[in-house]
Amino acid sequence: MSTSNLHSMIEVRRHLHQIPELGFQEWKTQRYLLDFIARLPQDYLEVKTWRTGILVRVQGTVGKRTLGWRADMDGLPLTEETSYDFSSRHPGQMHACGHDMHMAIGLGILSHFANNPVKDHLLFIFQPAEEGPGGAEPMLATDEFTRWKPDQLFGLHIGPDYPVGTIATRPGILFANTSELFIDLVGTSGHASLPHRANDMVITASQLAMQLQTIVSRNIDPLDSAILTLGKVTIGTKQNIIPGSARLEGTIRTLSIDVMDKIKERVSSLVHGIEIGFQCKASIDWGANYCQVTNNEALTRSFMDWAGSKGNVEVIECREAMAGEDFGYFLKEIPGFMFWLGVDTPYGLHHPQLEPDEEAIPIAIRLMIKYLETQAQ
Ligand SMILES: CC(=O)N[C@@H](CCC[C@H](N)C(=O)O)C(=O)O
Repeated sequence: MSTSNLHSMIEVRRHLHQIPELGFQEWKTQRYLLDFIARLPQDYLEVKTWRTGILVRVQGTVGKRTLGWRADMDGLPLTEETSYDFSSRHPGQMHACGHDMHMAIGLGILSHFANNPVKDHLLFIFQPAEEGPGGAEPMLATDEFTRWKPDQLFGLHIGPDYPVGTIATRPGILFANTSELFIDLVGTSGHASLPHRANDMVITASQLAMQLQTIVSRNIDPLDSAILTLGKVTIGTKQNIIPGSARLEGTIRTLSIDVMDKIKERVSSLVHGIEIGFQCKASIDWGANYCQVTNNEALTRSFMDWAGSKGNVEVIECREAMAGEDFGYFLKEIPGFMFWLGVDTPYGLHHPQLEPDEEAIPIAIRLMIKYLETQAQ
């Protein structure tokens, strides 16, 4: 791929950045990707859509195996605060997790192979709803995916903490198990001056929030990794009304299923205790659950060795991250790996000022073209 073609993928990323859409609503994004794919030489391409996702197969010249590449597509419900002149045109929605970069990189690799097929088939997966409710698991079960199921599968995630020109990964667990957490509390609303006639959910929700924070510190072995974060609490309408309902929303992260089960058991007990102690009704919804991302040991080790010597990038063996990724569902069934792509920005993922260094786009495209060419038999 020529240098100017590689850099044109930065423009593609900028376009995608302006049209972030939430999980399973990525219709404009899908349209843009399909139009881009339609402009490529079609001789070796087969394209299928599934909901807002897309599968593109590049037929191999021999086609004994299929190697896959996955990019996720959705944005986040977040108001952008970057300095970009190509910022989001969708109020309250932003590509703050780098999926715009992931798609541009996927299209760049695909463009090369649409012009230069290799022996193996290649499958490009554009997957919706990674941020929730999760597109990987249902996509895996589709007839379209089953027919083209890859023998090996790879993917990346932008890594704000790593310099451009580096990648970071590890054999084994890379990302955590996750469970969403939604707790609804129902008491009795009332006049601010008559607290004895109401059942105040501000006090109840505050107590519960504090109790939930004792689980990791007091019930989990300090040598295990676990997080329980409450990211949103919704209570009340006005300063002089005692609110009769509250909703707490959060996420649980662990590096083992046993620890996840233990935390859920403790959440259930504490919520039950709150019901009794505060004479309210409470319900728990565990939302979307993602399984951990486990990189195949042998493939990852050999990729790391190869990338360090022939891939023109510096390879860092990193620690596990407590982020979640539904790519884990693919890797449960298909050997492969995911890696962090260094994009060097002070603002982390899900931050409204996230501005990943776009020079990482051509680096990733070049790296993966070379790797897939080396692998394709
Ligand atoms: C890489 C990344 O930031 N992924 C998200 C995935 C969402 C997981 C799920 N919906 C949850 O919040 O539990 C993350 O937040 O880690």
